[in-house]
Amino acid sequence: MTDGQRSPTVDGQIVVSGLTKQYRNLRAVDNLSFTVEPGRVTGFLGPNGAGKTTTLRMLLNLVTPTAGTATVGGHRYADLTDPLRHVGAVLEASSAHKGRTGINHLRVICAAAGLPKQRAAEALEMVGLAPAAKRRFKGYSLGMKQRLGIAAAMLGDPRVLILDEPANGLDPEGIRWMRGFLKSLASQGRTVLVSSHLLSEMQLLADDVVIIAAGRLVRQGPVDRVIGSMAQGARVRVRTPNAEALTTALATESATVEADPTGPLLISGVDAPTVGRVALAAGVELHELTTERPDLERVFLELTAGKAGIR
Ligand SMILES: Nc1ncnc2c1ncn2[C@@H]1O[C@H](COP(=O)(O)OP(=O)(O)OP(=O)(O)O)[C@@H](O)[C@H]1O
Repeated sequence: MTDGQRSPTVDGQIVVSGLTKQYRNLRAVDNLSFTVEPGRVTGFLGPNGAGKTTTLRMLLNLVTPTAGTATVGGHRYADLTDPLRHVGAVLEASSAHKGRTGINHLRVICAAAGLPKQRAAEALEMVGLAPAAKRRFKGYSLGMKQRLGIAAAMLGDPRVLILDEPANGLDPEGIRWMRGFLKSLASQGRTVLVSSHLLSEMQLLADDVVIIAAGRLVRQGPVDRVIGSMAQGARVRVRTPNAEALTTALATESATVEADPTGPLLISGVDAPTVGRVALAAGVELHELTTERPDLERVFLELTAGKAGIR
């Protein structure tokens, strides 16, 4: 852009700006702004009811925003002339005519969207469903239906892929496959935006995260930076039959001791060697002494605490 008025648009970049959706009594999405970059997997996270699906549906022009905009490569989805060639979406486990085979399901979509028929077989191959191409949809497992949904999204060879809870119903092997598949799409320069509740999986999969709660942005950025931004760093996890004596002994080290309801003590402000030394000096028996680094799950729970998703 040379007019100096509009910011430049990056091909495949998703820009959500001031996006708002008001239902009768509920602001499902509230002045939400974030960007999603090409060449990266971005995890879209939030508690139940945070507004993730509503946001994705507004991006795909399935829900009309009350205010704000959502664009892909600078264009609203509704303005894309050939949307399937730009944006692939998997919003829920694929539904298809029960008696139709996987390959025929995809051929029907190709025909409707003006895409070459051979894309159906290519997309099935891409998601590892080629052996089940001629089986009827009603015999597909949930994992196979998820893969078929992804195959459908890939028919137009889109630059941008948007997935809502794609790992739902997948077994561990399926989840691992999905991780490799989405990472390889991002490494080809595509934009991958994926919502999920599986935080440990997101830590393995995502380069960036966008965390929302009660319709609002809580944090966005590279996963490492979001985790590193937490005030509280590593904690020491201790199991001991003498919790009281250890807590008293640690008070002189200005450590903070919390009792985890599941049993161990969680100690912050000191490192594990210090806890070991203090315990030894106080004659306290230890059954476990571990350094616990912050992970995405802990950061997510701290950032969204008190912002209950169910509204
Ligand atoms: N059509 C609708 N009419 C009224 N309220 C709605 C409608 N669609 C969604 N909501 C409400 O908007 C809020 C956000 O829902 P949304 O499905 O976007 O959340 P989510 O983050 O995807 O949740 P989950 O993780 O549980 O799928 C919820 O409280 C939901 O009940």
